[in-house]
Amino acid sequence: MSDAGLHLHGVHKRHPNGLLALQDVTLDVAPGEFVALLGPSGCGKSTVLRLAAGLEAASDGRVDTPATRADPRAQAGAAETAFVFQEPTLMPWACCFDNVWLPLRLAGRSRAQAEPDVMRELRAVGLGDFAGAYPHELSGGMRMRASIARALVTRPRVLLMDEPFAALDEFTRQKLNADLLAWWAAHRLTVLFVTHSVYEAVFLSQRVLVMSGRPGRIVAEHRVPEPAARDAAWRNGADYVRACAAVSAAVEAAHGTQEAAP
Ligand SMILES: Nc1ncnc2c1ncn2[C@@H]1O[C@H](COP(=O)(O)OP(=O)(O)OP(=O)(O)O)[C@@H](O)[C@H]1O
Repeated sequence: MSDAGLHLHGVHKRHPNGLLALQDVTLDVAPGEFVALLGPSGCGKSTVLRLAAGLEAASDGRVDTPATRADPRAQAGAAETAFVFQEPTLMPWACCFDNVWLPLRLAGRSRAQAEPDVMRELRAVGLGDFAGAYPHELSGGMRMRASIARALVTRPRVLLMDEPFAALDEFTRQKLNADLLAWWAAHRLTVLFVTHSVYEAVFLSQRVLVMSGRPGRIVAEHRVPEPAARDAAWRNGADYVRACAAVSAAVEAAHGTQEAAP
């Protein structure tokens, strides 16, 4: 099986209007690694995800990911790479089941053929009893869960997440953070997670990459000490506090600003 890692080397991205979004970005995410990408609005974080997903091409440099490679599994119809956006982007006219079925339907699987996989994923995100519910009948956190189920239903090896929990309240966000870590551990996914939050980045990831303002560059990297478990005890422990302080200092050095305390 090919490498499920993400590799960008010397990547520049200039938009057709002349705007230089990324300058000389080099990053590697190892297969199964969880990396957070942190930076101010407009620095090019989403652009990095779009390049990794093969949705856009680099102007210069090399992008080597499962989505940009001719991969035997991709050719066989399995989606290697899943993308989760800040907005759940569900079809409002379709129930939860049909929303999660969509990627399998596009791959040619009937409702009956897809049912075991769709229900497995709905149950995994805690929506087993809501298969027939429509998006307007769900809370914001439940809509995000449905969106994550849709991303995971093809059993991708790479998960690209663009501030997926930014619009949620703090309680829902913490619950989904914990669930995401459980899904990551269960599926050994390679995750690149974009966030504005130092605290979320440190809680979730093994490594935090800090980007400069536009044109975006990677200006700092912080390896997070591996806790026994990423739980409430970790969130309140000295290692977590120290790691947040170190990453905040890197952000401040890069941008001259510091995030407010959680
Ligand atoms: N198609 C495009 N044409 C021109 N400029 C673009 C295009 N897409 C993005 N940009 C610009 O490129 C820069 C990087 O955009 P990007 O969306 O990657 O930033 P971001 O760090 O994800 O921002 P945010 O945190 O606000 O979502 C921004 O200045 C944006 O305005």
